[in-house]
Amino acid sequence: MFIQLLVLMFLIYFVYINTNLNFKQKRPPFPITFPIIGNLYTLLKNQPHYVLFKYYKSYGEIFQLKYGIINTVVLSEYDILKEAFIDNSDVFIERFNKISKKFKSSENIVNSNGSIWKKLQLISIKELSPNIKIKKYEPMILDEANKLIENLNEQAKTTESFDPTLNIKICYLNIILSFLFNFRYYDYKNEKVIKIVEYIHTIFRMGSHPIPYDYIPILYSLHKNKQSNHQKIFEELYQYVGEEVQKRLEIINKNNNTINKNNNYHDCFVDILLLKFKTNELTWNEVIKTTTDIMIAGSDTNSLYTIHLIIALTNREIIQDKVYKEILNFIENNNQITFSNKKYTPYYNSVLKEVERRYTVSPLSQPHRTNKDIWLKGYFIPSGSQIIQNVYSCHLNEKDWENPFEFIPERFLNNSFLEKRLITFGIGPRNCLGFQFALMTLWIVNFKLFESIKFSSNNFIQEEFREGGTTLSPFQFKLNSIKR
Ligand code: HEM
Repeated sequence: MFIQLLVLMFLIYFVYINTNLNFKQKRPPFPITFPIIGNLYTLLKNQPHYVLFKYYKSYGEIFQLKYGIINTVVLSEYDILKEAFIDNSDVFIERFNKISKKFKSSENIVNSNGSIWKKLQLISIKELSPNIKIKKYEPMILDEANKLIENLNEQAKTTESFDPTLNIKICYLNIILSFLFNFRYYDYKNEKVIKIVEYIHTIFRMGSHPIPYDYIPILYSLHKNKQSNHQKIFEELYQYVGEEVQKRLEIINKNNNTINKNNNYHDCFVDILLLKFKTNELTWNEVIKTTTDIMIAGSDTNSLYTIHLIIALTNREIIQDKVYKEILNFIENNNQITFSNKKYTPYYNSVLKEVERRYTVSPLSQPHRTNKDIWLKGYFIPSGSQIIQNVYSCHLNEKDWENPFEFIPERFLNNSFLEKRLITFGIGPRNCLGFQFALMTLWIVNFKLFESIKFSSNNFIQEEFREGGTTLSPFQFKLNSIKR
């Protein structure tokens, strides 16, 4: 009798969650949903961005899912994303955190909300945003690009075809380390730097694949005593960053007399955080976790962008040659390699934009959550819903892009309307803090790369199927390179 009652209750609940009975609160369209697990059964079958692309094709720009018990709304086209994240940014600005991420959510920039996030964001944005401030890093970036080219040429000497991934990842990690601590690893074979690259790679791989206990509290309570691999890696990185921050603190203390009254003196980003720590504006944990966030967020993303660019142009020799000719022309006209001269490389710029679109490095961005009930396009979204920016579908839908799966850089030539529809770095006031730094770095490093090396391969390198996660990472591949 008890079991029959349970089955009946289950059936009633199943029907209830799969019908849209409350017309006053019309829900966005949704697929069949099961009690407790919600739609996790389909999300676990394939990489989430593919699953959400399929749902987008069936349900359109807005649909609703349940990640376990978490109400989730997926937005998949530019106009609706703009309506949410720009026109109603105060409701959509907060970060959604899975249960297992709570261990770091109150002291770091990526996961915090409210006044802590505002404080960390304001400090960071002042250093990462204005072009005039980040311009001073250009000589270091150029130097690191040359170092990468040296290492790739070395690699090419030892074997006929090779995978450039590790060298590229070290190059971009070095650029971020230089920004953060004013130091780099000149030896690309250094074990410590290789270990950090591996840790960061793992963090991004574990990123967006839904794990049931993250969305079903009862499963988490069974699991919570086990420290997750994710958490262990973060602890290692906090320790590494902590040691480097400590070294900077000693330098600052030694140079105390050179810090002027306005606390303006600094050599690198961490110095600024430490000066705020000394005046009690930041806690030690906020310093360490924010530094770690920027190290993680700013290195793997940039590397993957370059790796996708290299693969795309290795597969398309004609486009690679066209980019090279434009670069040669730029050099012959005695232009200085500085981001402010990008107006002289329109074709190369459009290739970079097409890489952003076609190979979307971060396919589902980072989830947000609503902090109030809201109506969007006639649908009701309750407060506390997880909101997913479906960047992958936004960049590959047929409404905005002709032949979206083709690589056509020309679509961006003199087309600022289309450029605005790229949301590679998220959208709205909580978008990527480092996007200007990223665009400058990518323009310089890739300029030097294609000026100095010609990439080729006997086979078409696989482009579409990539290792999933918060970022998409090409599987191991090999190419040939010739010094120009
Ligand atoms: C190709 C390179 C990059 C891509 C594709 C990328 C993408 C993103 C995306 C999609 C977000 C989430 C935005 C949102 O929640 O709406 C984000 C956040 C963030 N990114 Fe980037 N990013 C890149 C490079 C960088 C760099 C170079 C830095 C630092 C120097 C950086 C620092 C951050 C930080 C700190 C956040 C968290 C912002 C917050 O929660 O307030 N990123 N990035």
